Amino acid sequence: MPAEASPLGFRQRPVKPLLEVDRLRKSFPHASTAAVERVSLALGEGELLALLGPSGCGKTTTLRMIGGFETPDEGTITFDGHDITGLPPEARGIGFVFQDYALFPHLSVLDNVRFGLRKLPRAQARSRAEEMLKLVGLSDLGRRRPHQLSGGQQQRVALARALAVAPQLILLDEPFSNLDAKMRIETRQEVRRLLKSTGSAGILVTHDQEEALALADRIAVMDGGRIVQLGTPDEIYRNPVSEFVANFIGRSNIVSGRAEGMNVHTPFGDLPMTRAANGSVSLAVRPEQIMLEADPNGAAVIVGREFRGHDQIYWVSKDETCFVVISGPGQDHPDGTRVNMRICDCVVPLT
Ligand SMILES: Nc1ncnc2c1ncn2[C@@H]1O[C@H](COP(=O)(O)OP(=O)(O)OP(=O)(O)O)[C@@H](O)[C@H]1O
Repeated sequence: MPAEASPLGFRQRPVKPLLEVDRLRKSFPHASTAAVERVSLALGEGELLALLGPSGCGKTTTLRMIGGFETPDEGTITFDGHDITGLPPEARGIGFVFQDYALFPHLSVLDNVRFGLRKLPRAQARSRAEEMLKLVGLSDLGRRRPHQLSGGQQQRVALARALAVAPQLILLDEPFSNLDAKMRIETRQEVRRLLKSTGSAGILVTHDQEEALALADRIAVMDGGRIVQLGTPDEIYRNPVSEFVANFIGRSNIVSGRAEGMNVHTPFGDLPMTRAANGSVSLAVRPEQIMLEADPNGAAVIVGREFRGHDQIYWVSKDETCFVVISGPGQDHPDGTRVNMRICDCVVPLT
C-alpha cells in the first residue's frame, strides 16, 4: 500500500512539516521501470527519518533528489515553506554526509570543519569549528589529516562539518557503512545524540533494519521505488502491512488462517488480530510470540537451535513447515524434543 494512501502515513504527518516531498518520480535512461515512483513524505523539525529497503529500491535516488543532486521527473520538494525542487544543492541550506565522508585529504581536521564556514570572519569560523569538534569529541585531533583518523573519527569529522553551518536538515547516505560492527553501534547512538542536541532534522539512508530501528523516529520502508510503509519503529515492527515488510524488519513466521473481523481461525487455535480482516489471510507471527511446551506427544519437533546467551533461537518443524521461535533464558530444549507450540499476543493480517 503506498504511504500516501496509508492510514499510518496520514496519522503520522507532522503538524508543521519542515520538509514535504510530494509524489517524486525519477527514471534513468534505458531503465524499464522508474527508480523512484510516487514517493511522498513529510518530516517535522528535529525529526529523524530512515529510508530503509533492499539494494536498488530507490533510497539513495530519493535522498539525492531532496539534496538537489538529482532532478525529479515529476513531483515537488518543499523545504521550510519554499519550493526548492529546481534549486541547486548549495542553494538549499541542507547538509549532506556522504558514504565515503568526502573529507579533503590535504586539509587538517579543523580546516575540514571550517570549510563550510568560509563566509564567516576568520576568528568566528575558527571558534565555531573548534566548538563543533568539541561536540563530536575530537578537540584534540584538530591538527591531524583525515588519513590519520579511524573510520569512526572521520565519520564524526564529516558530521561536524555538516553540522557547523547549523542546517535545519541533514541528509546521511549510509554513513556507517565503512565502520566495523562494534563501531557502527557506538557511532549511530552518537549521531542520534548529536542530531537531537543540535535540533537538526535528519534523513538517513540504510539497508540495515537494526540501524533504522535504533536511530530513527520514523521509518519509510521502500521497495521497487515506492514507500510501502511509513511509521514509527514500533508500529512497523508490530504492525507490518505486508509479508515483505514483516520479513524485512525482523523475522516472521507466515501462518494461514480464516479471518472474521478482529479474530482469525488458525491451526494454532482462534487468535486475536491487530486489525480487522475477513476471509483467507496470511498472518505474520514474530518468533518471540510463539511459546514452546515440551510434550512427548507434541505435534512439533525441535530440529535446530542457536544459543545466544540472553535468549535462544529454535527451529521447529510442524506439518512440514519450519518455524523460527525465540525463547528467553531458562527454556532449554535439546534437538529432537517434541513440543507443542502456542501463539500468544495478537497476530498481524498481511496484504
Ligand atoms: N545514475 C544512474 N543511472 C542509471 N541508473 C541508476 C542511476 N542511479 C541509480 N540507478 C538505478 O536506480 C535504481 C535505484 O537506485 P538507488 O541507488 O536509488 O537504490 P538504493 O536503494 O539506494 O540502493 P543501494 O542500497 O544499493 O545503494 C537502481 O536500479 C539503480 O541501478
